[in-house]
Amino acid sequence: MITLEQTIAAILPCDPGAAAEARAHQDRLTKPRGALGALEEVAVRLAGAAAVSPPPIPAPAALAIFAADHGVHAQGVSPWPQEVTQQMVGNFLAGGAVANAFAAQVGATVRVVDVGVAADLPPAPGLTVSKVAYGTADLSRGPAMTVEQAVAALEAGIAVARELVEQGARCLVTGDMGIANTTASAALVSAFTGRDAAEVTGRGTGVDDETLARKVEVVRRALRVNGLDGGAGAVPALETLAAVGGLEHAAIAGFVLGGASLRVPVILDGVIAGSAALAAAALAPAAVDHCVAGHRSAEPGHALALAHLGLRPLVELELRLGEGTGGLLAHPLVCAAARVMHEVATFDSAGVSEKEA
Ligand SMILES: Cc1cc2ncn([C@H]3O[C@H](COP(=O)(O)O)[C@@H](O)[C@H]3O)c2cc1C
Ligand SMILES: O=C(O)c1cccnc1
Repeated sequence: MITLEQTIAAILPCDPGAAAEARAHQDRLTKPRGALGALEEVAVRLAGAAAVSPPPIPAPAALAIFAADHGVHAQGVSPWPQEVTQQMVGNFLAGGAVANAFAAQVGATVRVVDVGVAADLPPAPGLTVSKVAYGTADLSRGPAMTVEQAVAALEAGIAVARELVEQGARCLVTGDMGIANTTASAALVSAFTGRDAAEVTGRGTGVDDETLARKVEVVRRALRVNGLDGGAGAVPALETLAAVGGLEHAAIAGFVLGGASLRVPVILDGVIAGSAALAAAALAPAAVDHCVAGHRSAEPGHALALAHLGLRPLVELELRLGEGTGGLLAHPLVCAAARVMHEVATFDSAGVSEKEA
């Protein structure tokens, strides 16, 4: 097995030469300079990350949905019963969730990974069981995980990334399922960015005002109880992740690191992925060079996480579902950005006149 430490050591930052070559090539293509807007930056980013221009077309894509439960559910932060996590795992495996429909639309495979569901799941094709615990402890009363559990979940995510790439995936898409995980996400965003609980906490599955107020207090208490209210970066990344993250957050962070170590682009989904990516970036800053922000979800903490990471979301549809849905929708855009670099003619090759002044 490849360890967390080995994975981090293998992550290389963007290759500036390949990025510069990609940028210069963009400017020779038969279109006005900058006409493809944010997609031009995606192409340059892919080239830098892959250390080659033009960059490989990042297809096919593989979605991994990391599922886990949360002790903080006991604080009444989600209107949904905890069993929905395991029931939705069944739904993903039966092909009945939104993530399945979107994956089919973009030609992505779907892998479901149990890293911490609070029940034993029957074996099924498409399900990987890497259970670290039957859910986390309540993050508002102490650490959600031990550091050992966080490392085990990170390494489960790394292993899934490596396996999917070995099976032919050339793009990884993050997915999550875990009732109450927007609370853990908000706590991670607050801890890693130093933003106040009220700024980063959102309505998740759609909680009412009273529950939202309770959720903000739970996040604030979680930071205080775990000694994370001393400003961003005061506590090491692994301890921070263990204290207020979920098992799926740790696994997604590992999945990001695993993809980055193999120079395979990772499309991030919503706030769960964004908060997990903050942990990955704190462990290995160069990992961000291999990430694309698929979309911006309606959760307020998501935009703040992406700003902290310096990532621009491709799709903004006010999605607030998770599962990997927003990441999947961005996959054709990321492929289109790369395809332009292979297939579009240059002014020279097509005999098109260039701008006069
Ligand atoms: C039926 C259903 C399907 C979902 N698919 C993703 N989520 C999303 O909602 C949950 C987080 O929201 P909160 O923190 O408010 O509990 C996560 O499971 C996330 O994946 C779902 C939620 C439900 C209810
Ligand atoms: O941002 C997300 O991905 C999200 C938002 C609400 C609920 N579940 C996920």
